[in-house]
Amino acid sequence: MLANTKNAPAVENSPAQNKEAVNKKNVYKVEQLNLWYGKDQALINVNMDIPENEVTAIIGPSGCGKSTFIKTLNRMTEMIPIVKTNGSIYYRNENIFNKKYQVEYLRTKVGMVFQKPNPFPKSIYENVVYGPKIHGIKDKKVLDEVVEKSLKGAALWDEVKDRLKENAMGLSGGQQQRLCIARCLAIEPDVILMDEPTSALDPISTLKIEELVQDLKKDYSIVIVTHNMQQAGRISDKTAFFLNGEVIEYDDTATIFSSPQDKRTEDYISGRFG
Ligand SMILES: Nc1ncnc2c1ncn2[C@@H]1O[C@H](COP(=O)(O)OP(=O)(O)OP(=O)(O)O)[C@@H](O)[C@H]1O
Repeated sequence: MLANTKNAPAVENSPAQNKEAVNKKNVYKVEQLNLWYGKDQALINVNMDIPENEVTAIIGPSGCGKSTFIKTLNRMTEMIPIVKTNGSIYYRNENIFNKKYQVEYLRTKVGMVFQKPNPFPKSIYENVVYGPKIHGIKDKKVLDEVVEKSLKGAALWDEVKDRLKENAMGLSGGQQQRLCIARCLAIEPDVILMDEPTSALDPISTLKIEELVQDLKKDYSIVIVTHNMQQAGRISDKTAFFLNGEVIEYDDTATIFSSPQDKRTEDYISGRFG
């Protein structure tokens, strides 16, 4: 058992502890996934079921493969020419590595939010309608509704509803990140991947995003990479600890932080390395 170490988050109120023991569906099933950048193997035999309508946190030291892993979930890694993968990733029971699988479809179902807010240098309104417009929606009334719904979903509507035509670059960093979440919600995804979404933000903006993530899991399944173990403890239901490309331990967040099975997990979460 872990003592109260300085880096181990408090998990008394972890959602996993209050959750009813129900058999949740899995949105992803990852089986024996290996990935190489050229000759260097970055993911080694990863097996993981990712539950629906929960927050799954990916933690581990720098370079252990966290970003690489979540980028495989929407096949973003294949955009890098030297990448080779084997194994399977089933999204809603279909192997996304299957030759006939439509990656465009996957990207409409799986949205992604990056570490640094990356709004387009366009108006707030145009940022949100970007995806829907690409998918052929032209009706102004429909687009207006998408904008309101998405910005409300990202807890940004009240702050920007009177300045939708203003350039998004004028928003604060935290607002820009919520705008990127709104842009992601506008395509009505099923899953949201978040790669360290708060690491560039101040504590108050971080708290807002954390609250938002908790709220969003009612409607979406969320996978979040975080360096911040307190954050993983506060907002996730499940946590996977990666080390050198391998999943060392994957369990309910409360278990990972209170009684990890593997000494390496315990050492990491108690701040002994990483
Ligand atoms: N485009 C790339 N080309 C070659 N190697 C890469 C590339 N991207 C990542 N890697 C390597 O793959 C390994 C895993 O990197 P990855 O970015 O997935 O780790 P991470 O856990 O997300 O790290 P961090 O916490 O620092 O963001 C590292 O050794 C990294 O150098």
